[in-house]
Amino acid sequence: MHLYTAQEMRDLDQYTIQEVGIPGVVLMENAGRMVTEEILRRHPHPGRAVILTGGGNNGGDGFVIARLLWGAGWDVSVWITGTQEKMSAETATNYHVCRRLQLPMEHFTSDKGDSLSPLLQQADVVVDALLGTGVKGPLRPPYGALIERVNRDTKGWVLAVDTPSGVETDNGSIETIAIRADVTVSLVGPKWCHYLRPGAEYVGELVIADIGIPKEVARKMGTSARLNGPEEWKEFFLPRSRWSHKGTHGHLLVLGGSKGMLGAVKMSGVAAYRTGVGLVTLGVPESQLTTLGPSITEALLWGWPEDELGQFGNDIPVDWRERSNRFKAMAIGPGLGKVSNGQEWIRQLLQGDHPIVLDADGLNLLALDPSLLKERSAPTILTPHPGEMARLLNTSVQEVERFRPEVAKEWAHTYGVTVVLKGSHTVIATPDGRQWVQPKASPALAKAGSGDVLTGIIGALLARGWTSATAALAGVWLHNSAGELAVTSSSHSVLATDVIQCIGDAIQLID
Ligand SMILES: NC(=O)C1=CN([C@@H]2O[C@H](COP(=O)(O)OP(=O)(O)OC[C@H]3O[C@@H](n4cnc5c(N)ncnc54)[C@H](O)[C@@H]3O)[C@@H](O)[C@H]2O)[C@@H](O)CC1
Ligand SMILES: [K+]
Repeated sequence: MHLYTAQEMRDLDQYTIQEVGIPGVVLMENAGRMVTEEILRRHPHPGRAVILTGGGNNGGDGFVIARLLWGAGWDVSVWITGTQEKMSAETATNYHVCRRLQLPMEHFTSDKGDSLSPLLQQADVVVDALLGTGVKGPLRPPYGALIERVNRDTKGWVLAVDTPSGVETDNGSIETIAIRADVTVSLVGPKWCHYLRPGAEYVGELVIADIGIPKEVARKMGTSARLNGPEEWKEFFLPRSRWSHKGTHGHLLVLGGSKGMLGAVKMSGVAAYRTGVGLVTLGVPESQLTTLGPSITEALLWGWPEDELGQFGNDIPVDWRERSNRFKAMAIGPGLGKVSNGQEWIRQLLQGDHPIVLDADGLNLLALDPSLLKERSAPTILTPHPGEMARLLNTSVQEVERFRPEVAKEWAHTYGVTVVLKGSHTVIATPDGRQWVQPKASPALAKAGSGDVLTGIIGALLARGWTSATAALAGVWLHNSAGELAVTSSSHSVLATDVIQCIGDAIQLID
């Protein structure tokens, strides 16, 4: 599914009106009707609605909603912000219709706040049709005062048309204040701000409304970003052939599991098996083999050179070259810990042509010299959380969080890698400039071990021969779905190992 910026939305809108010939007033009618249907679905009996309209086309949608609710027997009260002279032709048309029908309408000014408050308190629904994708810069008066009152006095629920007013469409920032919506009905498709904080926290439940722009037209116009879902990659998830054998499904080497962190490498390995890989080898510091061995049945184990502290390092195994071609892909990082002579260690591993997924301490080693990535031609996926991304960029977590899409895109492009920037919502960026957002974010995944599971899933898909883009996308989706399925009682109680158990059920959900 397409994910829109304000400009992409405007371009599609203009193209549909000017080139396809569907009049703007028809699109506005459709938008208003879809939002009204959503209100009536939630509140089928006539109730009380306060409709707040701004001076742009978002406000125009509000006039349509007012008329339709009024027609359905609702008690409506329309509060107008913005002047009639500046209304677009479509908005003015709908404003005049409301006038002729003698709907109760008032112009909101700060001194009228006290007359609005009782209406907000009595309303079953408050419709925010103040500002949509056309908002620019800090809110001008009286929007701030109005929004403050809505957030304070509303007792029923608030529905935002397209975006909660006060939220910047492209980056989710809020300069002053924003409407706290219970439901946001986004027209045509989702917008970036629905997934970027702080704006995303004001969206409530997100509903997408089709306003009659032909799908072919939307596809032709396209967007630079999309939402992650099975339709992006499911064609690669082929049924397991009865003629296949373990070698058909790839061999993954997972490097990690230093002293005290063996659980991490084990979880990655089991998650990889659950994702369908044929064979997993766990490479751990030599002294850890005796501890790890009895606790995992299916994986092959390989003891790696270690220093006097029992950490990886100093060198990679002498028979690395000869053994490395058995593996189809590598996952480096789960429970890796510190690596002595780490920069040289990671350099040698990155030099090869294995597809690699790097996580956790693997990323911290990479942070010593990220330019190593530029010499690689094989697929590479980085799965940093914001803290690891900040370390790679030598910046703060706050900066990373503020510019999530930009950071992921820039890194993917500069270093020719696929970046999976974790967090709500995970952003995936590929070297060719494409981006995806993971629309669902299971809170059950916010727990130790969760990243190791994701690394294992992605590693498995790389070992099965998937491209880095498809492996990252499918991996993130399967991980989240397994996280959701793992919640049998409370999302507080889910363990990373529960998530692993649910990978098979998540695969079953791919339609
Ligand atoms: N994209 C589409 O295909 C369609 C879009 N429609 C609606 O049109 C909206 C976009 O319409 P517009 O482009 O007219 O934009 P908006 O209605 O979102 O905002 C423009 C209005 O807000 C004012 N404004 C902008 N920044 C402000 C600020 N910081 N403080 C105070 N006032 C500010 C402008 O002066 C103008 O009056 C969408 O969000 C959607 O609701 C629908 O009518 C149907 C079709
Ligand atoms: K709005």
